[in-house]
Amino acid sequence: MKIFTSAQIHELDKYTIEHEPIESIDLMERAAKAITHAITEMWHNDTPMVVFAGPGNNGGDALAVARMLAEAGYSISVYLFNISGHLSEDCATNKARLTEIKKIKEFIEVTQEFDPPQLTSETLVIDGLFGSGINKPLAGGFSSLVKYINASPCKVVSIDVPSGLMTEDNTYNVRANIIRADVTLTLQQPKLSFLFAENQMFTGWQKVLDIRISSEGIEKTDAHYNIVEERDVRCMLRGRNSFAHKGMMGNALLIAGSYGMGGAAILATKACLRAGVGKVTVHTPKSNNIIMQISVPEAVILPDSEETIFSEPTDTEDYDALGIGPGLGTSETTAIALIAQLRRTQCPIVADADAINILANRRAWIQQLPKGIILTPHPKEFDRLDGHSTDSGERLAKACKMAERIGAYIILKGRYSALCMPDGHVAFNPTGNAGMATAGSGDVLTGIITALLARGYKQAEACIVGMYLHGLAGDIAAEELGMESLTAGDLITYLPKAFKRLND
Ligand SMILES: NC(=O)C1=CN([C@@H]2O[C@H](COP(=O)(O)OP(=O)(O)OC[C@H]3O[C@@H](n4cnc5c(N)ncnc54)[C@H](O)[C@@H]3O)[C@@H](O)[C@H]2O)[C@H](O)CC1
Ligand SMILES: [K+]
Repeated sequence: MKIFTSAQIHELDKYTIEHEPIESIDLMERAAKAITHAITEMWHNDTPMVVFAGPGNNGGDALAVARMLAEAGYSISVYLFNISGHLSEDCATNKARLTEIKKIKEFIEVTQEFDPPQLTSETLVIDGLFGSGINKPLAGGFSSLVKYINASPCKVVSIDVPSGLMTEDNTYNVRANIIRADVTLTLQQPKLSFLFAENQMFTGWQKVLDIRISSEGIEKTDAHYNIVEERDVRCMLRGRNSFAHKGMMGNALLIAGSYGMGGAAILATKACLRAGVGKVTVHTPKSNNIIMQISVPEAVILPDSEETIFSEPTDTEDYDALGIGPGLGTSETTAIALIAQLRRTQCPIVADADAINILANRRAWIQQLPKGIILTPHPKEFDRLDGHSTDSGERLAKACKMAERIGAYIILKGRYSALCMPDGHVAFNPTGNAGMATAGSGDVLTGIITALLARGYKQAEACIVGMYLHGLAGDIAAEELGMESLTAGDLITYLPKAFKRLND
């Protein structure tokens, strides 16, 4: 699913109005119907409702919703904020339509002084102050109103966007002046900022309402941001030839584990095997040899000459992909071996965990990374790599720049892991759940992506399919086991079911 910017959404509105064709006011009516329907499904008509409408089209939506709810028998009080004395055309039309009906409990147009209504725990506030047209943080009277609503015990449903939240970049926003909604009913597509962890407290539960924006317009418009859909992944999946032998299914090399971190190597190796690779070899310190042989008998072990750390690069000529980093440690010797390994490796690489931490300590090496390398940092690892970011939006922008600059594929791991590609595009992964916030989850992802690379998936495909499968395995595991007790090992156990669900 494409995620458009506010400017693109505005253009797509115009395209729809011109080509469907449909009048702008009727498109608003269509949106309002969808919003009203969603509200009536969630709240019974004995719920007192207070609608706060702004001067733009978000306010226009709110006024139309107020009319529809009043007609459906709800008790509705409406406050329209018209401080500057100017309403958008469709907002003004909806004001006129609303004031024509008698069923509204009260309608107050605020032009100067505002006496706020009492908001009890029974009240539902419908927030239609500002939507995708906001261009600066809320201030003055609007910020007081937002604080008043946030401090009250009422429930809040936001139309399209919690008022005050920017649809893309909130780095310089004032967080105290953003509505904290319980539910956000957003039009056509989630907004970029909804995918960032720190904004969940503003959006609450999110529901996307289809308002039938021109599909032709959507197709024609290039989006930098996409949410991966199951059908995309199904198209990318490669089957297994009935004459396949292990030599055809990819030969993967994992360099992982240091003394005391053998578990990371085991998890990555098992995940690699479960992701369908033909053969996997694990280069690991001597101390892990027996542990590995016993835990993963299917793998070939290539012991390092050192007892406890990775100290010497391996020839990669025979391998189709390299996964490096899980539990590797960050000693000086390992760091030198890592960079030597990365320089001499010809096959596709995924570098994770300590491989990233080593690069973070030696940032000059980042420029020398082989083109096409996949890096899979979680937010803290990325901050170590590229400096502290104030929020997820800033971090994403930096990751995109780095991906373009060094020609890498960077997966910023999180609820919606974001794959930043060298061409500037970003793919967000929708699968996964909070149960996966557990040690070893990342090692499993590295193993899966390494397997897919070895099997011949191109970098972007390996990342997209890998992220999706990893999250789906977590979702199926959570369906059966619940989230609380989920471990990284469960992700490996449920990987076959994830594959099966996608292949069925
Ligand atoms: N395709 C769709 O998604 C549709 C969305 N609809 C709704 O339209 C709004 C966007 O409407 P727009 O008029 O462009 O913007 P807003 O209502 O969000 O606000 C614009 C209004 O506010 C002023 N303004 C901006 N920032 C501030 C600020 N910090 N303080 C005070 N005032 C501010 C600005 O100057 C304008 O006057 C979208 O969210 C949906 O709700 C359509 O109804 C259907 C299609
Ligand atoms: K809003």
